[in-house]
Amino acid sequence: MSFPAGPLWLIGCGNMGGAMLRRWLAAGLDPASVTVITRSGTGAPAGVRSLTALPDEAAPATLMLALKPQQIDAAQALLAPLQGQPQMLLSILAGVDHAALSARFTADTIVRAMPNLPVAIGKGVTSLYTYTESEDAIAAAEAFAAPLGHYEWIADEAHFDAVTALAGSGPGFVFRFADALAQAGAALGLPVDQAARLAMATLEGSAIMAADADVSPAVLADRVASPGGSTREGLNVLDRDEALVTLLTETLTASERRNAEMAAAAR
Ligand SMILES: NC(=O)C1=CN([C@@H]2O[C@H](COP(=O)(O)OP(=O)(O)OC[C@H]3O[C@@H](n4cnc5c(N)ncnc54)[C@H](O)[C@@H]3O)[C@@H](O)[C@H]2O)C=CC1
Ligand SMILES: O=C(O)[C@@H]1CCC=N1
Repeated sequence: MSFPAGPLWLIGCGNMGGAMLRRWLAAGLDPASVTVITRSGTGAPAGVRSLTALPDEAAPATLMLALKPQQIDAAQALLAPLQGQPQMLLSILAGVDHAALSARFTADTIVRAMPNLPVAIGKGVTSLYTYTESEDAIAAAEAFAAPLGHYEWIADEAHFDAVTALAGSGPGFVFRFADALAQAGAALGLPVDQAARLAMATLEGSAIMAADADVSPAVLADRVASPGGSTREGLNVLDRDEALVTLLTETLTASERRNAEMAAAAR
């Protein structure tokens, strides 16, 4: 799948926008077709035009908003003098909904995308949402999503904040789990660096195995737990009163709530 023709401008290019852009460049996107506009003028990969103000040029084919939801007013002011409108406005702003984007920006098609940080290695998850039924616009959005890893269209925008909590923020929670597993090993007396190495390698192998398995992670967990053995004793701690499920439900609920707050602030 090739990238849509025409220029791509990014407004903001920090942790997430930068990870996406670097992956696109690695997948063959022509750096000469890309312009990054940031307040600081930093963060753009080599070979990409980097500006601190809007160029005196016609609107690009694709305009991506990659700054923070709290910076949406600044983005709107920056883009006010835009000449014409982009074919696609791609927004990765957490929370900010399609209606708020349409009220502030004009484009042939607006697409919300919620990526996560592993897009940097082509193993990300990108959730997509749009009002459009144009097959060309959908194909254009998918052409940008495909090199990033797994992508899915979300049918109901009401689910987007939950999707953002699960998959957008998810790597943060998984990284925290990896750290906690290592800390727990160190608490049992293992050298700190060894515990960190073993935890990371265990997570990597388990994630790859679970992703490729034809049974659920719950079944795999039971396969690790030999009857009467030590894994079951550990799982009993995680399962008691659904402790882990309760903790993660609270975690996602807090993130989802914050996405809704950021959405409200952007309206
Ligand atoms: N970090 C992550 O894992 C994920 C982030 N997102 C979304 O990505 C967006 C960016 O987040 P991060 O990359 O983490 O933030 P960041 O702070 O790393 O990057 C923000 C970027 O916006 C630029 N910027 C700030 N004010 C500006 C202005 N007035 N005009 C132009 N550029 C400006 C900064 O220079 C920087 O390049 C957010 O909307 C967030 O919701 C979505 C999914 C995952
Ligand atoms: O923390 C945030 O607000 C963004 C949304 C998903 C991941 N990072």
